[in-house]
Amino acid sequence: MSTKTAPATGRAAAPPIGWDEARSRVHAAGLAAALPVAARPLADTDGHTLAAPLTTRTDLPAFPTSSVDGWAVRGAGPWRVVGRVLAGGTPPPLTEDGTTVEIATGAMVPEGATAVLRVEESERTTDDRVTGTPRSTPEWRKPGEEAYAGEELLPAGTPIDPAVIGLAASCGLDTLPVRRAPRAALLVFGDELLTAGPPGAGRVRDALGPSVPAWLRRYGCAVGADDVTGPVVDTLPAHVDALRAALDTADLVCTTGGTMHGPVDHLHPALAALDADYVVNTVAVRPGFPMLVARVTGADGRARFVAGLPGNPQSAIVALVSLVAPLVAGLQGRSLPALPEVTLGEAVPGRGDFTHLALVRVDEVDGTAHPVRHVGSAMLRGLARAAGFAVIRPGTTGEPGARVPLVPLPLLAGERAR
Ligand SMILES: Nc1nc2c(c(=O)[nH]1)N[C@H]1C(S)=C(S)[C@@H](COP(=O)(O)OP(=O)(O)OC[C@H]3O[C@@H](n4cnc5c(N)ncnc54)[C@H](O)[C@@H]3O)O[C@H]1N2
Ligand code: MOO
Repeated sequence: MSTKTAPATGRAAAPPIGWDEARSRVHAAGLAAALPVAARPLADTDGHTLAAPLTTRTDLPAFPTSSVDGWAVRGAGPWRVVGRVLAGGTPPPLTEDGTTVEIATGAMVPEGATAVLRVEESERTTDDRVTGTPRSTPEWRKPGEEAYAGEELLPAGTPIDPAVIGLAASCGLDTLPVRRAPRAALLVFGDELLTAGPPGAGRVRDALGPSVPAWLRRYGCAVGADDVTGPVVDTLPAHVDALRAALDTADLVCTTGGTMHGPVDHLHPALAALDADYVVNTVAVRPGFPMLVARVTGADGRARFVAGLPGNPQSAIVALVSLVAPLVAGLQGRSLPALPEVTLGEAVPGRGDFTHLALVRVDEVDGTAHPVRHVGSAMLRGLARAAGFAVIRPGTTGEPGARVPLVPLPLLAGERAR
């Protein structure tokens, strides 16, 4: 896979590259600059990424464990009661046929036991013996039934979620080696932008300053209120200064606007001033084609990235899902996000030689994807109803019934339920 880059010259863009190649290229660049690994306490690992395989320290379960409350018996009954074992205890062996110990759920089954009899299926005789018929299926879990000591349960690169944390704890681990969340910053370009109040008279509200950080967090980035700057004054020195300052602390700086070559579009010249290399510079995708990712090498030799999101708000989100998501996955040591397939429930037009990323909602009942309305690149109304973007390949149109990839928005459960 190519990780070839080109120096930023500040001049007009090179021909766009294909959308799939762009995803692969930024992912490879991210992986090549994957963030350092550190051990973290389990409770502090949600959202990070396993930097080594998850292996269990012991067999699971680690000892023969009763799954019911009852009697651990040896041989045939009736059984004489010789003791009791609760969860947490280590019982002595049952050495004689016809003996039993009372046992609690989760307690270690004594060596020598031949069966566990459920308490509700047992009786006490007048001479204080226990009778009953143990079920034919075992009532305890054998060591190693779930996993054997040293077994690899999850590979490096696995995103850590609450289920992974619980599994790690049950394996006897106290910390996990993780790649930390990438630190992100956002620079908003555009003198025409208002940060409060209604738009009008040539001014529009900055729709990206408040929303892009929230999307970045859903991709696993750490980004706080202080990491958002803008609108940055529309001059080249102001752009260079703002980028330099943000690159001081961030692994990834996203910018919005100024990706074209208009009179006040300073992103390309600013990247040239910072000696950046393009990983991707314009992509054959609609909307959003002027998107870019550039790499800047810090004084410490470590790569930092600038993701240039086009100013049109929907195009900025197309750039996030197309380039930022794979780049962030690479930085975390994760694989390139796989794209699920959906069946188109309606026709979706193609965009000639370009890939078309078409906003769709997904029907909750039959799972089919349907285009939403209000999807101009300057609009966000369609995005707020959509589950993601259907991918219509270059030179094709999306026919009803066709299976196509879906680039999902990083939504949480229930966010598009009605
Ligand atoms: N001569 C050409 N002009 C344009 C072309 C082209 O091919 N030739 N492509 C258009 C396309 S497509 C896009 S996308 C935009 C990309 O432009 P920039 O990234 O340079 O963005 P701006 O010019 O700064 O802004 C474009 C548009 O978006 C509005 N905007 C910007 N930031 C925000 C924000 N944070 N919140 C809300 N709206 C924002 C801005 O006011 C403009 O209306 O270039 C086209 N031009
Ligand atoms: O392609 Mo631009 O990115 O539509 O608005």
